[in-house]
Amino acid sequence: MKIYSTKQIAAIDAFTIENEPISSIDLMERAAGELCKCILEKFPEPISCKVFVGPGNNGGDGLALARMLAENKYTVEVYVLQISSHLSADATTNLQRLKLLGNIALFEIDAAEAIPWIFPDDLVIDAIFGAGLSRPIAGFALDVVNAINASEATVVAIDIPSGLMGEDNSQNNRKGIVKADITLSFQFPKLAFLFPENEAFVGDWKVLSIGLHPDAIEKGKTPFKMLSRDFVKNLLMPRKKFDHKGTYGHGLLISGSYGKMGAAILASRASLRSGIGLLTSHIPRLGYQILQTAVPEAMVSIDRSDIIFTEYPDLSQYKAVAIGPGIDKKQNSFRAMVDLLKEVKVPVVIDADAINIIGEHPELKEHLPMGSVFTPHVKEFERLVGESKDSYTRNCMQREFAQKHSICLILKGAYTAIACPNGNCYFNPTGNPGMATAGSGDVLTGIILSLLSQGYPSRIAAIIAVYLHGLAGDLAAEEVGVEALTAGDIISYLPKAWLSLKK
Ligand SMILES: NC(=O)C1=CN([C@@H]2O[C@H](COP(=O)(O)OP(=O)(O)OC[C@H]3O[C@@H](n4cnc5c(N)ncnc54)[C@H](OP(=O)(O)O)[C@@H]3O)[C@@H](O)[C@H]2O)[C@@H](O)CC1
Ligand SMILES: Nc1ncnc2c1ncn2[C@@H]1O[C@H](COP(=O)(O)OP(=O)(O)O)[C@@H](O)[C@H]1O
Ligand SMILES: [K+]
Repeated sequence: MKIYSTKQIAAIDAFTIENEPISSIDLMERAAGELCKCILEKFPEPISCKVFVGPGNNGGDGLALARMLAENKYTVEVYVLQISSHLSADATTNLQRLKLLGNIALFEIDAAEAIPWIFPDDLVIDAIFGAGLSRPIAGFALDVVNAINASEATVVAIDIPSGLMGEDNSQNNRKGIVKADITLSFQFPKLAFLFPENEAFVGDWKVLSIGLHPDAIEKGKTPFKMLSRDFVKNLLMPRKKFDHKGTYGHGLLISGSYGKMGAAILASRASLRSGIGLLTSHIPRLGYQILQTAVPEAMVSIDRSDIIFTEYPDLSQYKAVAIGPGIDKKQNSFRAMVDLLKEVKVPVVIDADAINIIGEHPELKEHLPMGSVFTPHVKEFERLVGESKDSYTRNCMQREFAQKHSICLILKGAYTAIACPNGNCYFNPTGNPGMATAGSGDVLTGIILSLLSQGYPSRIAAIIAVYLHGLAGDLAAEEVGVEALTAGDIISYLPKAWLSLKK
C-alpha cells in the first residue's frame, strides 16, 4: 500500500471528484458513512457523544457523522469551534442539514468558558482539524484540545488527530495535539502514524476505504510504501524440481564472541530455516563445540582467536556474507573488518557491533560494499548515521544515507523501515512487542543472509526477511504470548511463517 502525503491525498481527492465523477459533498457523505459504520461496530450500544467541529472539511465530516450517529440513536452534542470567519462549503452544507433536522444539540463556542464538561463515558469525536492543518494549534482551539486530553473520555479522531501534521512534526507543539484512542483515517495511513513518538496521539489506527479514484492512487509517486502479504509473496522465487543445494548459495556468517555464542546459534539457525543451501559460521575458537552441537547443519570456520573475531576465511566461495551478531568491537576485530570491507565483492549484511565499529570509524563508510544491508536499531542507527530529535528527521537521514552509499538501511522497530538505494522506503506491518527480546535482531540477520545467498537482490532480500521475521514473531506470539516469546521461538515459527506467506 502506498503512503501518500496529506497534500497528495488532497490532489487524489480532487481527481476523484472530477473523474469518478462524484460531487465533493457526496464524497464527504461517503466518508462519513464509513466512519459511522466503523463506530457502530466498535460501540454497538448507543452512547453519549460530543463532536468537536473545526472550520474545514474535517469539521464537515464531523457534522455529517453527527447526523448519522443521531439517526442511530446516539445522544449527540455538536460543538462548532468559532476559530475562522468562514466554514468550508461542504461543512456549511452539513451544518445546514443538521440544523434542518432540529433534534441535535448544537453549540457554537468561542471561549474556554463555553467548552463543555467531558464525562468519562462520553465518546468524543475529534473533527477539529484534519489534513488541512497548516500550523501548530494555538488560542481557543488549543483550549479545546487541552480539555479533550484532560478528560477520561474515549476519543475517536477523524482522519488524523487534530494538531498532528501528516508527515513532519519536528516543529510542532506536542502539547497541542489531540490524544486519540482510535484514529479512523481515510484511504491511506499517514506517515506520522508510523513513528513511535506519535503513538500517544494516534492510538489504534484504522484505514477506511472511501473509494478514491484507482487511477490517481495507481499513478501517484511516493517513496513510502507499507508492505503487504501479497506484495511480499510476489517477490518469492519458486523452487524447481532439479534444484540442489548449490542452487541456493553458500553464505558466510561471522558472529559470536566469548559470552555471546548464542547470537551465532540464533543467526545460523534462522539462516538454515530460511532456505540457504550451505552455511559456514565463522566463530572464535571457544565456540567450536557449542556451535557444532547446537547447529549440526552449519559448517564451522574457526578464528585463530579463542574469544573474538580477528580474521575471516577465503571469500571466493560465498555468495553473501553477514557480520555482526555478538562479535564485540575489540581493536583486532576492527582491523579484520577493515580488511573484509575492502576485499569483499558480494553483498554483506552488517549488524550489531559491526555497525558500531563503522560508527566509531567513519572513514569505513567509504568502503561499504554496494548492495550491503544494514540492520541497526535506533541506537546503532545514531552511531552510524547521526542523532536526530524526531522520527521524521531520522527517516530523512535514513533515506539519504541509503541513497548516498547504495545500500539498504533497515531501521528496526515496531514499523521497521527499509530504505533502499533508489530512495524508496518500505514500512513493515508484521511483528509485535514480544519481539523486543534479546536475540530477535540476530534472527533477522540470519534470514537476510540466507536470502542474499539464494540470489535475491538486496532490496528484495531485506523486504522478504523483515516481513517474514515479523510474521514468524506474530505466529509465535499467538501460541506463546508476548511475554514469554524468545528469539528462539521466532525461529521455531519460521516454517509456519513461510507456509503462511506462500498460501
Ligand atoms: N482527502 C480525502 O480523501 C477526503 C477528505 N476529507 C476530509 O477533509 C479533510 C481535509 O479538509 P481541509 O483541507 O478542509 O482541512 P481541515 O484540516 O479540515 O481544515 C483546514 C481549515 O483549518 C484552518 N487551519 C489549519 N490549521 C489551523 C490552525 N492551526 N489554527 C487555526 N486554523 C487552522 C485552515 O485555514 P488556513 O490554514 O487556510 O488559515 C482551514 O480553514 C480531511 O482531513 C478529511 O477529514 C473527506 O471529507 C472526504 C475525502
Ligand atoms: N514492538 C515491536 N513490534 C514489532 N517488532 C519489534 C518490536 N520490538 C522489537 N521488534 C523487532 O525485533 C527485532 C529486535 O532487534 P534488536 O533490537 O537488534 O534485538 P537484539 O539486539 O536483541 O537482537 C527487530 O527486528 C525489531 O523490528
Ligand atoms: K481530526
